[in-house]
Amino acid sequence: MEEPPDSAADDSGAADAPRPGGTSESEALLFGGPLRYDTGWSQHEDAFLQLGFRAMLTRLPALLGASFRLAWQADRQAARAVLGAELARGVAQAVSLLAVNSVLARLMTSAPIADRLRGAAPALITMACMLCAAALLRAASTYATGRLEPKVERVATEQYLERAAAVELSAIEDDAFHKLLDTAQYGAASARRMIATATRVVNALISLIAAAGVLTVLHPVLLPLLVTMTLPSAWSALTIARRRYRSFHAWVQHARAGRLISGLLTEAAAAPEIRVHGVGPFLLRHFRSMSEAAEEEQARLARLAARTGLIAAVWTGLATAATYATLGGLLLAGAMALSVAGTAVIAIRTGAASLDTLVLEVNSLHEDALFVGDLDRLCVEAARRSIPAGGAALPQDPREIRFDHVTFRYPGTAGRDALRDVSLTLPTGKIVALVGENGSGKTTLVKLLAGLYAPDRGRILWDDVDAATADRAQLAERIAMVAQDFKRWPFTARVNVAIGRASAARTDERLRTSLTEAGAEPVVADLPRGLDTLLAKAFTGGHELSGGQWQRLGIARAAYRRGRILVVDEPTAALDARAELEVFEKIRALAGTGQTVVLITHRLASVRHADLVHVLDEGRLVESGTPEELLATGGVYAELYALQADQFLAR
Ligand SMILES: Nc1ncnc2c1ncn2[C@@H]1O[C@H](COP(=O)(O)OP(=O)(O)OP(=O)(O)O)[C@@H](O)[C@H]1O
Repeated sequence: MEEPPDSAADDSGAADAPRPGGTSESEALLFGGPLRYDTGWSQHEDAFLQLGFRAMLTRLPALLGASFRLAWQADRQAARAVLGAELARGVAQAVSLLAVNSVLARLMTSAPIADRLRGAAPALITMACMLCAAALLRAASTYATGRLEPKVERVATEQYLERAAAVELSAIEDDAFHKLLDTAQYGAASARRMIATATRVVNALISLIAAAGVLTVLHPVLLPLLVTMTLPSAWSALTIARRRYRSFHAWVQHARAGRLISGLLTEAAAAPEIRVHGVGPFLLRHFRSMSEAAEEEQARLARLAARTGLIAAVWTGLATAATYATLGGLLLAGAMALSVAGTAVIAIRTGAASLDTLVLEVNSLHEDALFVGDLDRLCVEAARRSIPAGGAALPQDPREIRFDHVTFRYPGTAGRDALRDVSLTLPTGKIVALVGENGSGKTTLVKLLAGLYAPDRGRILWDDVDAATADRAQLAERIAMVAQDFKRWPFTARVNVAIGRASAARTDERLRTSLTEAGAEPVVADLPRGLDTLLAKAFTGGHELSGGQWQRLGIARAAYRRGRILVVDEPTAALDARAELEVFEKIRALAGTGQTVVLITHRLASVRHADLVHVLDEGRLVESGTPEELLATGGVYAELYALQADQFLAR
C-alpha cells in the first residue's frame, strides 16, 4: 500500500503517503474511531521541513560526511575507491572542458586551416585522453558503488533491528515508538541510496566548479545567468520533496493499518474464521476504503507536483531566453569574441546540466537524509528506552522475593491500575499459585517479577536487593517462562525447545531431558522427522501441531532454559484431562529439585498441591495462604473452588 519515496526529482506525484484527512467512516468503525496520528515526533520533522534551499546547501557537507561515514563503516576499501574515482573523474571532466576552450580558440583564428588544426591537435588529444580516463573512472566507481550499497543497507538494517530488539517491552507497546519504527525502517534503504546520490553530488559539484570557473574567466555576467537558469528546478524539486515527506509522515500509521488488513486476509491463523464467518468481504471492503483514501492523497500530490513543475518550466524558459539574449547582445556590442561565445555556450550547457544534476541530487540526498535522520532518531530513542546494562548483583540463593506495596499501571492506559498496592512474598523452592478472575492482574504480576515492567510505586525485593537496581541480564537469567501466548517459532521442533536458552550449546541430552520433564516426548515421536520437523505449515515439509502439543513443547522450552524460577501461565489450558494431570505432576517434580514455580491457573483442583496461594481481585491482593487455609476461611478462593466443584456434582 505504501513505500518510501525513491527520488525527490520524481515529479510524477506517485507519492506514497496518503493523507489521514481521507480516513473513511468504515475505517473509523474498524478501528473504533478515527486513527490517532500521534505527533510525538513531529517537532523533529518540522525542524527538517523548515529547511530552505540555502540551509539545504549549508547542510551539504554534513550530508556528504554522513554518507561517507556510512560507507566507511560498511566497507573502507570500496568507500575509498568510490571517493577516489569520483574526484578523479571530476578533475578529468574539468580538464576536458578547458581543452575544449583551447581547441575552439585555436580553430577560430585567421591562420591557415592546416595550422589551426595542428595547433588544436594537442588539446584534442588531451580531451580524448580525459574522456577515456573519465569512462574508466566511471566504471571503477560503478563497480565500487555496487559493492558498497548493499553493505551500507545491511549495516543500517542491522543497526535498526539490533536497537529495536534491545528496548524495553513498554517501548514496543508504545504507539509513538511504533510510528518511529515504521518510518525508520526506510532509513536503511535511504542510506543505501545516499551512497550513489552522494557520488553523483561530488561529481556534479566538481564539473560545476570547472564550468563556473571557465565562465567567470570568459565574462563575469555569465555566472549569475547560469544560476538564474537553474533556480526554478531547484525550487520545484525541493517543494515536491518536502510535500512528499510531510505526507509520508502524516500517513504512516494509516499505511500500517492497511498493510495489517491485507496481511490478515492471507494469514493462516485468520484463515478459518475468514472462511467460516465470511470475514473476507468485510476486510476487503475496509482495505478498499483505506486504499481509496490513500489514492486521493496520491492524486493530490500529483496535482500539486504537476503545477509546481509547470511553474518551474516557464521560469526556466524565460531565464534561458535571457541568457542567450545576453550572449547575443555581448556579441553584437563586440564585447565578446565568437570563439569565446562558442566556449561560453558549451560551458553554460555543461554548467547548467551539472547545476541541474547537483540540485536534484542534493535534494535527493536531503530527502534520503530525512529518512536516515528517522533512523538516527530511532537509535537515540531506542538507546534512551533500552534495557539498562549492569546493576546490583542478585543474591545467589535468595530466600524469598517480596512485592512491597507494588502499584502498576500499563503505560498509556487510562483507567484503573493493573496492580494496586500489592504486598506478597514468593518463597523460593516452593510452588506458589496465583489465582483470580480474568483481568485480576496475575499475568501483570509475573511480568513485573520477570522485569518486563517496573512498578510505578513500591519495590520488588530479592531478599534485600531491589529488582529496580538489579542487573537485568542476571534477573532474566533466573527466569524461565511459559507465557499464555508463548511464541510458536516457525522453526524446527529442536529449535523450538532449544531457543529457551539460545546462547547455550545445544546438546541432545539436555533436549531429551527437557522433553521428558515436559511430557513432550510423544509429541516429538509423532512428528515425521522427529526433532528436525519444521513447525511452519506454510513452508514445504512444514508440519502443524495441535494447541496441546504446542503447549507441551512450550513447557519443554522453559525446562530447557533451566531458570531458577519457572513461571507458568495457564500451562494446561489446551491440555486434555490426562495430560493436565501429568503436566502438574512434572511441575511438582521441578519444585522438588529446588526450582521455584509460580503457577497461574484457573483450574483450582491443580492448585491444591501449591505451597502457597495468592488470590488477586481487580489488581489487589485479597487472600494469601495454603489451599487448606483458604478453603477454611471461606473467602474468594473458597467461593471459586466451590463453583468449580459444583459443576462436577451438578447433574
Ligand atoms: N499490555 C497491556 N497493556 C495495557 N493493559 C493491559 C495489558 N495487559 C493487561 N492489561 C490490563 O491489565 C489488567 C490485568 O491484566 P492481566 O493480564 O494481568 O490479568 P490476568 O489476571 O492475568 O487475566 P486472565 O486470567 O484473563 O489471564 C486488565 O485490566 C488488562 O486489560
